[in-house]
Amino acid sequence: MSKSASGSDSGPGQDSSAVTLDSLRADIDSIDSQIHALLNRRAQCAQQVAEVKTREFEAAQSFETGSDSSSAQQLLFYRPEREAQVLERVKAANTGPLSDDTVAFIFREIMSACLALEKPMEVAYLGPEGTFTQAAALKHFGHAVISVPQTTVDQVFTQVESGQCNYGVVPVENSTEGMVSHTLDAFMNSSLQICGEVELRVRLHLLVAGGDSQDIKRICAHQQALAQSRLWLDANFPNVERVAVSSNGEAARIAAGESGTAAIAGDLAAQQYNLAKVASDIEDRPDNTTRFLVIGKEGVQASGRDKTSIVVSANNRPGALFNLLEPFQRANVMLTRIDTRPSRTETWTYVFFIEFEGHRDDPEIAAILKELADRSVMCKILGSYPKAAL
Ligand SMILES: O=C(O)C(=O)C[C@]1(C(=O)O)C=C[C@@H](O)C=C1
Repeated sequence: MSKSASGSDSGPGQDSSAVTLDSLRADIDSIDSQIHALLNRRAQCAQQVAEVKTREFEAAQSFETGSDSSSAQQLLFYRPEREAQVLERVKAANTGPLSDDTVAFIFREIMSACLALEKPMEVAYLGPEGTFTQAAALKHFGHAVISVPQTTVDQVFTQVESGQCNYGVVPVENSTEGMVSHTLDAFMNSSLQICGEVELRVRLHLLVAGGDSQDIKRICAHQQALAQSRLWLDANFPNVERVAVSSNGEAARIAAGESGTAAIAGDLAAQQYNLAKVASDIEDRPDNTTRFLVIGKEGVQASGRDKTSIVVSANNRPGALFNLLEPFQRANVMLTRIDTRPSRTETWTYVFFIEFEGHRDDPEIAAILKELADRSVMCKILGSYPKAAL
């Protein structure tokens, strides 16, 4: 058997009755030194990557003399397609005992720290602090990002459009409650692109600042959280007043300042406002998941495991929807969602939000998109982006 990292014979994989706590800790110290040195080597590589990107960007700019600067390309440090590939690669290469998800989370944070050395990213999210949208932003970008709360979905869009923030994160769909229609509507009037998606298992808890469950006189939560835990509330607090507020984070903030008021919110809000859990995981459906979209100004290159979202409207004729979907069926492209919204331009006309597997630059997807443009009244590509890797 080979020697352990410290050079002693008492490393991982040895007969545990023969090793001592001291020798194992010596191994861990030695391994930590190696990890530490490698992390800093990786960080130096990322700094060099930033220099190369800047050099290449400046060379391209000087080549395009006379181009309109407002339409010019941005210098992009954040590369979602590369991050998705790194996360997929470490998961595929993982041999344990750490789980695939655990190694992916660790590498998520490593890349987050490396990206912050290249350029600190500011990410707008639907606040206040402690919302699931903030949790989604941190899950996607890691904790080295600067997360900036906004009061509405529209404000998240505006912050990114104006360049105040580099990216934004907005909720788009919940497995229990369906689409977040406001977010879909915001896309209709925006030139922003979808750069990524985040899925978050939403665990809801009943939280209080102090006291016990007997003292609870009212329960505050976002209306979606109230709906997602309705059966549990009916069974456990049937006579307690339920108050819908603007977000779970806001509910937690109120509960932190009022005795007798409880909040329904997640772990991040509980930590942020120092609340105690009266009951954990009170959501009625154990698979309660919310999907969020990452929005930015620039498109994302293909990662090899991508999705595309479009919004399309057809003539109000029999077979119009079939006509739009037929090219997907012919090319055997998997649809992952289809949703209908009123068009808002004419009564009883509709637009369809369609999501499917593949990237707009893939030849077969490009051919479908061209066909859709010919068959529809309007076809807007909201973005091609890597499938959620975490
Ligand atoms: O490969 C790059 O383009 C990098 O900037 C390096 C790196 C990384 O740490 O791996 C960091 C940020 C990018 O979003 C993608 C990857």
